[in-house]
Amino acid sequence: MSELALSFNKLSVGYRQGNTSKVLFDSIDLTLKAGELVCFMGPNGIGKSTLLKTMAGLTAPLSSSSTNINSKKIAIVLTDRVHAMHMRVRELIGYGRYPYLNWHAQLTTVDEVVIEDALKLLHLKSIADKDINTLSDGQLQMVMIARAIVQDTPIILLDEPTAHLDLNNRVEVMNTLRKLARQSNKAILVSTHELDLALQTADLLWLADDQKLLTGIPEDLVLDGSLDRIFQFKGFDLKTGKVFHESYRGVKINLVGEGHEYLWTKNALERCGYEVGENGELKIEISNFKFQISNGKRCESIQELLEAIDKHAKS
Ligand SMILES: Nc1ncnc2c1ncn2[C@@H]1O[C@H](COP(=O)(O)OP(=O)(O)OP(=O)(O)O)[C@@H](O)[C@H]1O
Repeated sequence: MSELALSFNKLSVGYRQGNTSKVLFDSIDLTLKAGELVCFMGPNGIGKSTLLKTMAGLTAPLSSSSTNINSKKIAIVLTDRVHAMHMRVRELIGYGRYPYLNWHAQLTTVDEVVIEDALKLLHLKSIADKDINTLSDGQLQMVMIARAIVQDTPIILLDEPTAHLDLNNRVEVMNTLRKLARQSNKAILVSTHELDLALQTADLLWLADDQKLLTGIPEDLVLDGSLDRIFQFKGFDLKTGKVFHESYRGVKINLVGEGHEYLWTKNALERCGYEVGENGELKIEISNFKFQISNGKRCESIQELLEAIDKHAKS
């Protein structure tokens, strides 16, 4: 059983506006456990950032009956862009060591090693001496994550850390956070809109659901319909993880093959409006990336295959 890193009881989150309150989460109980990566999902404007800030002690809760919060144990990475004059990447990351500095406020060898490790972990060594004002949004995002890592707190909260990153870096960041949670026994909470990444990396999902919080492991929340209900997916089939395609061509294709070739050919056919299934009027046999159509035509690529079927469908 993982140890509890953070807990709140009957926590209400939102903003006070004069005599009234805008309630985003109403009397929720929540816990974060050491060693777990939790992805926090919910539609825009539901209150994810506000809950993260409340957990970190940056925003006051509307009310809370109990908590074991200690903001010194929490590192938080927000989405706001940092502006600072003439600061290098290594220096900005070094600020994460601030709580550990000696009374001269100088970095020790231990601090330097921790900073070096974070630079390596997030592949930032090549830009370590760059001015942070010259970084791309994605690079800065990675630097801010590194700064949170060097704080070496048992809890890390990150607000949309993959927002500006390319596909490789998105996967890299989520995998790194997952490893960090496991290997360093940290509790890591990530708010994200990236369903595919969350489904594949999170130990637990938190779903914002009408001022409440629904939690569960990703697979259960897919199969019990919670994700569909909350996000009201249009044009996306969560159970297969694919975009819905309308088979508008009125042609059914019997596709025979296996492995990646089969999957990507099926993808192309469905994307282009063909139905793929048994008893199709046209048969396509795939072998070694060659495509034999039952009308006698042989194709060398999927593009060529699509053109040939298009011609057939129109004839
Ligand atoms: N300082 C504030 N005072 C009053 N209302 C605010 C304040 N900051 C944010 N809000 C409102 O609170 C709601 C929740 O905002 P929040 O940024 O927490 O949502 P979110 O789920 O993180 O959204 P997104 O996914 O778009 O980032 C929004 O309606 C927002 O306009």
